[in-house]
Amino acid sequence: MDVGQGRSFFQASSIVNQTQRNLENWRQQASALENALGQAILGQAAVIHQLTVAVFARGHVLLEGSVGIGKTTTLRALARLLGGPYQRIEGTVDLLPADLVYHTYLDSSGTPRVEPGPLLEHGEALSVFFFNEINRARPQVHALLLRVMAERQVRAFEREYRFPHLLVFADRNRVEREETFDLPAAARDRFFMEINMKMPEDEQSRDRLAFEPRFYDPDGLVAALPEGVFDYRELGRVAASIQEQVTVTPALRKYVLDLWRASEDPGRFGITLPEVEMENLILAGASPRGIASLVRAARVRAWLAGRGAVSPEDVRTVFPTVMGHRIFLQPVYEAQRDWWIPQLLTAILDQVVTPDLP
Ligand SMILES: Nc1ncnc2c1ncn2[C@@H]1O[C@H](COP(=O)(O)OP(=O)(O)OP(=O)(O)O)[C@@H](O)[C@H]1O
Repeated sequence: MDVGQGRSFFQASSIVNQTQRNLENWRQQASALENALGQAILGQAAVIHQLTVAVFARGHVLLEGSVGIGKTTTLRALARLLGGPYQRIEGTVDLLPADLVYHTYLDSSGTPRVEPGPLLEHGEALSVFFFNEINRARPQVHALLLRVMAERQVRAFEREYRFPHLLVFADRNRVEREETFDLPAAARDRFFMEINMKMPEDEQSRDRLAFEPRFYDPDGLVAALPEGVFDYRELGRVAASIQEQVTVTPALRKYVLDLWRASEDPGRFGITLPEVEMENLILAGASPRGIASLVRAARVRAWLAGRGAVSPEDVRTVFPTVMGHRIFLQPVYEAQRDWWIPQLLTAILDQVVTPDLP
């Protein structure tokens, strides 16, 4: 036996073991983060789980929900649990791209001053950036945000600023339509997930939200959470490890590829919707980025559950939040996408044959 080769084998396998130990330690910290978030934000277990998946896939999120439902508090709590800086900006019709980067003012002696804006204020440490009511801002502002999301950097003051830990969350106001600029399809595809925050349903959460003073004071609620339960500076490393280590069986690969085809041509899988000519429904199915996001999310979900391989349930659970904003309908249907898309997603999951667990 070649002794040199034997040594390198043992070295390689000890590296694998170390990676797996790291992944298990990280998983325990991720569970602690998810649990702590659930203690502060009531009645939103499914939303919190999806958010946790997005965080550990390092995906940016479109967060939808009506006013006062706890979006800001959830994101501030998340930033605290990650131990990184948080910033929020409001979308308005007169917001300019430069407003994200710097602001100018006259100081007490009347001298003009330039200060870093919300994107730059915390430098490279920026961790959670919440863009509230993104569809109130103009397309030029969307364009800057999308570039920052994709490249995690911005050029300002004649140098590049990098944001290696950045997670962007954007809220779309769906209630008011006046003076809004809808995100174009290409922009929506840049978001890893679209998560819809609904009213808490269970009576106990509603009772606590109405009567417990702790929930009237978001500052106190967030400050009471432990800081840095999961170190935000580790997210890049853990996200890459999860994608490398969590496996996908051949049957599951075929399932994902079938789901992809079904998003483009549902009729091929015998999918029908009442009173819809299926061949005239879809304008564009999932993109390669979309389907890769589905697999990334499914791997993270498997990891969070302590499994080394993706199950069909992982894929099915993340399918609506990863795919819902990425399938584009013909104009006649697109106007009512909130009605058609959930039905289409359910029909795809019902009709495409799900593989058995190995
Ligand atoms: N599910 C929840 N769990 C805990 N607190 C909640 C929840 N929903 C709302 N709250 C409380 O309601 C208040 C408003 O929440 P928050 O400001 O986060 O809402 P929002 O969705 O960001 O509102 P807006 O869209 O108007 O900015 C806070 O005091 C927050 O603690």
